[in-house]
Amino acid sequence: MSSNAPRIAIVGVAGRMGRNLVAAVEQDAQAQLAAGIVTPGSSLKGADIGELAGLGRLGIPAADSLASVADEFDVLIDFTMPRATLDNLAFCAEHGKRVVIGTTGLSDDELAELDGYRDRVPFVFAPNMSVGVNLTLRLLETAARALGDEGYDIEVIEAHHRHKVDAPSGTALRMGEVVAGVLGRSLKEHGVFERVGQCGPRSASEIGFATLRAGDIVGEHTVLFATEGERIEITHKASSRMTFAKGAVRAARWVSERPAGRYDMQDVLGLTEQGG
Ligand SMILES: NC(=O)C1=CN([C@@H]2O[C@H](COP(=O)(O)OP(=O)(O)OC[C@H]3O[C@@H](n4cnc5c(N)ncnc54)[C@H](OP(=O)(O)O)[C@@H]3O)[C@@H](O)[C@H]2O)C=CC1
Ligand SMILES: O=C(O)C1=N[C@H](C(=O)O)C[C@H](O)C1
Repeated sequence: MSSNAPRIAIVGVAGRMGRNLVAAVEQDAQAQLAAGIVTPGSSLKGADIGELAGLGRLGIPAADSLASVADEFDVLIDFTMPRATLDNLAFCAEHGKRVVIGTTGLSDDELAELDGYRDRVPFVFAPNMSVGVNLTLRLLETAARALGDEGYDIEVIEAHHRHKVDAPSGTALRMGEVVAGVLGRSLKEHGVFERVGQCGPRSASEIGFATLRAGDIVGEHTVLFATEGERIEITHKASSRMTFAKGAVRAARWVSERPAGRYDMQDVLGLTEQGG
């Protein structure tokens, strides 16, 4: 392991992403697994986080508060729930830590609260940490620029596992925002999140969202550009959560050397400098 490998703590370590994050940090020679945190009061407190992840014993017992491991880590990776994430960000701002946030489903108020930390703590916040989705966001900009004003209807379709609690997915919303941004539209005005009953024909400028929840689907997103005579579908399909986990560890290494600021996965991957 490299001597300057950041020490990483994972909150929500017993969750679907938490277990994959343990594996991803363990696989990365330039990152050091330092701590894992479960929900306060959880019966999993004290369980070995390697065993929780199915990797065998690592000798790191799960803590149930950030305060109890405050001296043990440099970067926190957080894929939990909005309120927990914001509380953890406040803790990290106070204690000079860096943070990678994958949590989705934040309300407008919660997003504003999160943004309030941009001058106080270095953090990466992205609804999807996979390289493929972040490249797809760039492809969507190109497609929207070419097609958006040419009579193509735009719809975003996403599918996830039965346990997912927020909808549409953070990735679907980001895809919609990217397309809307290129076209000078906003999701507040043009996003259509429900069609039921006599809802009338679609308007030319709306951006529709459709959500599927079923079985063990890891995460699938399609943006559809359709007009009379043809349609284009830009699709990303994740088949393993390790793609998100590896991206998050890459983001943790990257943010460990950055000044205070709110960063996106596009910054981590160097996709922002390529211009529009
Ligand atoms: N950005 C990205 O690339 C990706 C983002 N996500 C997002 O990550 C989030 C988590 O997804 P997923 O792993 O599937 O969900 P899970 O429900 O499997 O995991 C969430 C974990 O967070 C724990 N948790 C909740 N509150 C706290 C707290 N206060 N302190 C410590 N732990 C807490 C939960 O514990 P308990 O069960 O005890 O409540 C649970 O173990 C979602 O918002 C999802 O959309 C998911 C995949 C990729
Ligand atoms: O909850 C999930 O599982 C996922 N959530 C993220 C989202 O909401 O976009 C990313 C990924 O698609 C998996």
